[in-house]
Amino acid sequence: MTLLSATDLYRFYHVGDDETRALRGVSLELRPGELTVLLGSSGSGKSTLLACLAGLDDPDGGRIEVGGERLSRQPEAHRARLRAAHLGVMLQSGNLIPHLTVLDNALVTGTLLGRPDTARAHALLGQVGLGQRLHAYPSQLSGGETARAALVAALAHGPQILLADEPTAEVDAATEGWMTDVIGEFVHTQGRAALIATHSLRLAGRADRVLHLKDGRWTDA
Ligand SMILES: Nc1ncnc2c1ncn2[C@@H]1O[C@H](COP(=O)(O)OP(=O)(O)OP(=O)(O)O)[C@@H](O)[C@H]1O
Repeated sequence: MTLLSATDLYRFYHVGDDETRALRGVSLELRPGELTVLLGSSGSGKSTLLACLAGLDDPDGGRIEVGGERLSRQPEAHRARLRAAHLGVMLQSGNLIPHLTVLDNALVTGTLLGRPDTARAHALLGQVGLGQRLHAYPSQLSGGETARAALVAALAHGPQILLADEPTAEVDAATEGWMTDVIGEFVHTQGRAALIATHSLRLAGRADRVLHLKDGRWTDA
């Protein structure tokens, strides 16, 4: 069973006369119960790939399907609907809405879907050590707390797939441990899928598969 498939993705950026080929024919499938770690040096295309798979960017070529429906080459509203229904997304920044509390951020996507799961949000926030910070605003959080709140906001509506870009960058070992446990449980206990760009050895230690990007293409290592 495939939860997400990407076939032959291309993404080019143009700045003046310069063209950057950020993705050059990338294909991949994400399956239940599989934690996939995405590695690649700076500029190899990891963030571009994750943004395309999340429907936040649109590839110039290729096709993406999520939950059996085409995500690529769709109007933004359609992509947003598919994203809310199937995906949890954690980018390098901008994951939390500043004027909402930690708890309300965790309830945003569920509310949009018409099924906010307060019990699940509370449980996840407790699991990452934010049980006492439910009513704090993002500006009042430390970097590690922000990362944990963003992970919960990505997962609280119960998506099938987590897409995360360096979720544990710049967090301490305790936070890395909490986040790794939540992600591991999401994938391996609940049978969901995750694609995570990370340099964390702890997270990589839980990976079922490691994929390497180089200059916008898969490479062996
Ligand atoms: N909006 C943009 N406009 C022009 N070029 C871009 C844009 N976004 C990314 N690029 C270029 O596309 C290539 C891939 O960038 P991307 O951010 O996907 O890499 P990355 O592997 O995520 O890097 P990092 O690990 O540093 O975050 C790089 O050469 C980058 O400079």
